[in-house]
Amino acid sequence: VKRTKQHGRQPPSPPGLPLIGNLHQLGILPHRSLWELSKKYGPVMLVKLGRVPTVVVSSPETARQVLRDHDLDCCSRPSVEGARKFSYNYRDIAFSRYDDYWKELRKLCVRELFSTKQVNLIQPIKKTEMKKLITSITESASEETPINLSETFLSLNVNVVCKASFGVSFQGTVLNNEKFQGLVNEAIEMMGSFSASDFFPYTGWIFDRFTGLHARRERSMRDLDAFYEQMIDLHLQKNREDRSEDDFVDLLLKLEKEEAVLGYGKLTRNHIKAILMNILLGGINTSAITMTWAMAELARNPRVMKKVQSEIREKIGENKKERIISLDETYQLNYLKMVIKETWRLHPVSPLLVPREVTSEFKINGYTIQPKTRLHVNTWGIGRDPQVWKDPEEFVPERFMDCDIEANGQHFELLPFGGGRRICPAMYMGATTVEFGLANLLYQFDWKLPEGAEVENIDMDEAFGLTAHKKHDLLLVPVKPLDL
Ligand code: HEM
Repeated sequence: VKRTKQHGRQPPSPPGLPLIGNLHQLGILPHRSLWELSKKYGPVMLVKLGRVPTVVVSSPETARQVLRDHDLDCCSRPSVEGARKFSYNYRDIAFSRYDDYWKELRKLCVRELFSTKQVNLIQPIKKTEMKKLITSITESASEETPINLSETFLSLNVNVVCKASFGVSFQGTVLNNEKFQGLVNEAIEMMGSFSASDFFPYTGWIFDRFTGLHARRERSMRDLDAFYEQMIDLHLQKNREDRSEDDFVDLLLKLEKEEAVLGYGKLTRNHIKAILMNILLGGINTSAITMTWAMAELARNPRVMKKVQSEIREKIGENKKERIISLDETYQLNYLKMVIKETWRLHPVSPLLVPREVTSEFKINGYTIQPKTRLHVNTWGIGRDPQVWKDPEEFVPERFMDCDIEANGQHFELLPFGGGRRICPAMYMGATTVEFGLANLLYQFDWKLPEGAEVENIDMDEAFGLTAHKKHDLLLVPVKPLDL
């Protein structure tokens, strides 16, 4: 262990190479490589990513020290090239530094968009979209054709988020569904991709141009920007007949017009677009990814699939043609909630959480953490640690039966929404979207594998970006049960 008078005791580090440090050890799925390294170097590990010192914590105890005990010392965000572009220069919530602007903006969004009251207000929209989806799946069921569930969940959430937050119907904008899905996936990959510019501040941009990353980012950003512009134009048009009440975009535009001050300055059009970017990318994909992983695990574990469906059908009762389970009814679905927690344990949407930046020195397990250090919590590793979980690779929702672990940031064994001041502000919105969506689709349909596919062969490959989604689309065949 290195010790210098000035810096105290530094966390253990795997040996690195000159200049690139440990960058070559990250691989294509950094959360997995870092988890392997932490088995050797411990739950507080210092890696050098190019020139950037990065601490990775990988146990519930060290995550508690970061997210609870020293939250205030490390709840800022680093400047990250991918995020800079997509956040209109860090003007959003997710990548903004820890400052008054972030505090005020987050408060505004929680009040106007993420609160329980607001979430309950959008239930009718969710119900309508779910009804449409069930009708379309019923058609596929009668023809026994497989459905691409990854796409289905994404477009369900796109429709809900666009209507609920932006007050517009997604159809009829510059983007069609197919293009949109590609765009969202691309943007998320770009935001998360470890970019050379981040690790080699003066020369990295050369690599990024060479690898094409720069051009991909520019393209993706241009398309999203056009989408926001169009949406804002729609809101600015007078005499719109399709809406009676102001929505969140109207509220932001009103604040812009009034030259409202948030933290350090006036709210501008770029601030608005950055906020919309968070809602769009944060709001749609996260829940869709969780739902896709849950269905993939259920398809792989027929025992659990059967049990969760029995619970839903017994508790909700008879299915009168296309009856939608409401959010109020999902509170009684305890086993479903365990299935979702188990999905988050094995497939956290953001396996390394969003990177934090240390602003004042503190200690974890006696090791000194310096200001400007980048910090990751490896929630993926924590979820698979045999010291925390029995048979960690097995999908067993019952493990949550007699334990009080909740996914609310208070229990450091399970952190799908992160924790501390930066915890996902839309936790309730995200969790209810997942519960509502899965409850209804499992109630209405049985799901079987496409012809020729075997349970043992369902692939569970991950693709890494800022989020870890299922790499290959999930295809399942819906079956309308006879007794429903
Ligand atoms: C199942 C659904 C969701 C999951 C699993 C999830 C997960 C997360 C995670 C892990 C973080 C980072 C926390 C940290 O750094 O400690 C986060 C932050 C964030 N999420 Fe979510 N999220 C979900 C739904 C949503 C939704 C629906 C929205 C918006 C409509 C949203 C907006 C945000 C924003 C704005 C942040 C940044 C917070 C900050 O830095 O202050 N999320 N989310």
